[in-house]
Amino acid sequence: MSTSLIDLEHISKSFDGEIVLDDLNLSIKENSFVTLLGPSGCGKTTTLRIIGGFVQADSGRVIFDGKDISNIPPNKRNLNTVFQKYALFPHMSIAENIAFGLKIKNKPKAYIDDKIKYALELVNLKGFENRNINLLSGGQQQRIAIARAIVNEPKVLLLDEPLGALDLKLRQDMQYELIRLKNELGITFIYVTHDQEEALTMSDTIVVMNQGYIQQMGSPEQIYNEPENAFVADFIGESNIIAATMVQDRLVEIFGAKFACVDEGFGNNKPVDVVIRPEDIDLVEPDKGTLVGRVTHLIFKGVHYEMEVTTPNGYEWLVHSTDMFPVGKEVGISVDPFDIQIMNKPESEDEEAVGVNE
Ligand SMILES: Nc1ncnc2c1ncn2[C@@H]1O[C@H](COP(=O)(O)OP(=O)(O)OP(=O)(O)O)[C@@H](O)[C@H]1O
Repeated sequence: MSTSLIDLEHISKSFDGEIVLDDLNLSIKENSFVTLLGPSGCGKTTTLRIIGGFVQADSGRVIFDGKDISNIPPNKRNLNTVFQKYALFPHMSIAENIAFGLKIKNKPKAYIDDKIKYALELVNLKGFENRNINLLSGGQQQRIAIARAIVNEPKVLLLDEPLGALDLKLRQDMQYELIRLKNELGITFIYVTHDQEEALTMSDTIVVMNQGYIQQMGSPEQIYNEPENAFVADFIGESNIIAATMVQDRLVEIFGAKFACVDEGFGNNKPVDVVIRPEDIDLVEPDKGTLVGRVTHLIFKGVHYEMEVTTPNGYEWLVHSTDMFPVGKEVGISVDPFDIQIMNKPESEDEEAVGVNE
């Protein structure tokens, strides 16, 4: 059974009077791939640095393996960090770069040589020991940075946007490599990114952050299919996010039309926000739809058509479909009850991080 390996308890941090993290609580299970995801400036890197020991929290505790490590320096924490800028030593060979940490620890030469070989094989750079760092591609340099971290046998690898500097194709290749590495090594990965797709692809658990708060934590499927608020729904993918009224259990009114849904327990005639993904809208004959609209925009996107369907109240629905409906055509909008996600309205205006169409 996986147990909690790292607990952040009531962590707060301000820089120059600006609150960056506010009473953050987070539990990370052993052997998981956890991604901190959120827009620039939301506090992801600060959270990672607090776990790594490079930044001291103003208050709260970091518990690692049941022990309070809040005041323990980074090199004594049994975790290693890989940064976006790989910071390899240009005057050293690849082997020397990887060996660096082990030499400081006075490990015997045979042990170090073995480790280098093992790490290079793991990152698919077998035989690269004596190559010149400066002649490697960006992706290869990042692999060396990862190899350098894993030879220390950390219990946790902290990765701060490690693929941020790579081009798209290489990024995608490296994503699969990292998943494989994590599975082979059996260690915990804590990964920071602002790239939603990357988070959905790689993680067991995604922690969506905004303005120093955790907005939602869950599996990629939960985050995508059951966003808890409009911010998460909007950040994690293109969505129709609409202010609506929960008429009663399993019935929601959107722009005056009643849609069957599967949610219960919101109360009767309660204002809610509704999220409907573009790929979950079925365009049908006007008399078969719950609402009627007109196609006002059409783009071919390769795997699907992207359409904008405008309803009489002026709302522009984003629709993805493999069927094409030409601009000007009147269509019915139909949504399967399981594809309508109901969310509580934010309690304060501060929490309302994205606009919701009324
Ligand atoms: N050492 C520091 N001194 C002053 N302000 C800082 C420091 N480190 C972070 N900040 C500020 O704290 C806020 C959160 O920064 P952080 O790097 O944690 O965000 P992030 O979510 O990782 O964003 P990004 O994706 O842009 O790196 C930002 O406003 C940043 O300017």
